[in-house]
Amino acid sequence: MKVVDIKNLTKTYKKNRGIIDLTFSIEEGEIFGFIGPNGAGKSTTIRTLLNFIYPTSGSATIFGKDIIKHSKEIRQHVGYLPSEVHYYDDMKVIDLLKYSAGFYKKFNSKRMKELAERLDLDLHKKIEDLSFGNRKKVGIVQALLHEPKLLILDEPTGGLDPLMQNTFFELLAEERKKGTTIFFSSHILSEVQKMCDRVAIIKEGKLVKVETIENLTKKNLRYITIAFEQQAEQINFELEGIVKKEVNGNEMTLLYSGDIKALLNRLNALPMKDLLIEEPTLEEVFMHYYEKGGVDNDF
Ligand SMILES: Nc1ncnc2c1ncn2[C@@H]1O[C@H](COP(=O)(O)OP(=O)(O)OP(=O)(O)O)[C@@H](O)[C@H]1O
Repeated sequence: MKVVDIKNLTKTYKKNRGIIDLTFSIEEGEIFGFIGPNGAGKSTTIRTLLNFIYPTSGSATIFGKDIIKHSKEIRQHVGYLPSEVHYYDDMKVIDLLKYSAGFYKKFNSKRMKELAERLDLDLHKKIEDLSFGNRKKVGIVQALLHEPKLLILDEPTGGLDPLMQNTFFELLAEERKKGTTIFFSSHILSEVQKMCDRVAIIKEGKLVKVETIENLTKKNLRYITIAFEQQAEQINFELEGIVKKEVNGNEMTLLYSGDIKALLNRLNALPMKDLLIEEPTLEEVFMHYYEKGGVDNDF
């Protein structure tokens, strides 16, 4: 079942493009990454899905229901963590959480306490006395408290120290086990690579590609380092499938999507000293999409 289904969604802000003609869907139980640099349109997409802003054209459903017509109903089952959390500063954490839980049919005091303990969050402090990271934790508890069927997380790890990020990822893994669907927006590739099943790449408001993490990382693309016996720039090395080539001293590095045998055959005839073939990081794959504009590349 498609938990989120977005069709030709466009949102323009007067002169600014926000998002242009986005189409993709998220299956039940998936952790789905949404990745792109600042200003790519991630928050605009999320804010449209949550009916905070209206689309200029196109449509979307969550749990099969129209995001505009049924937004109230949808929100009952969605947990949302905004990229920046703004709260009533004068309130205590516990009162704020109880107050916001009032919007949902479920309130579970035991769960609130457990989550706060896991995240090392003091429920009795005033919001105004909390650091940015601790406010983020309030947002996390708030998003998870009513055990939503869909979690929408906009740049969730900002402000959390590495230890807390781990705890947060553990919490997400537990949610996934329960069958919760998670939509995870980020500009940090490694965390998307670690957590997500599939990822949508967005650039300048447009969808570049939806791909499984597995394919994105592995699909034939290799990171190759060759050490030569002489300056690498003196070596004329062209081959179909070389996506990117850099030389530095005796070393040449390639991003290669062609046939490995063909590469080895060519290298055999060259004054090669050493060879290293590695899987590219998502970062390299991603950069490649971006540099080339992406869509038509064969991987
Ligand atoms: N309220 C607004 N009024 C005008 N333009 C806006 C508004 N909000 C966003 N934009 C524009 O829409 C585009 C997408 O912005 P958006 O905030 O969705 O990107 P993002 O991928 O979430 O980036 P970030 O990580 O920086 O939040 C940008 O060009 C931005 O300038």
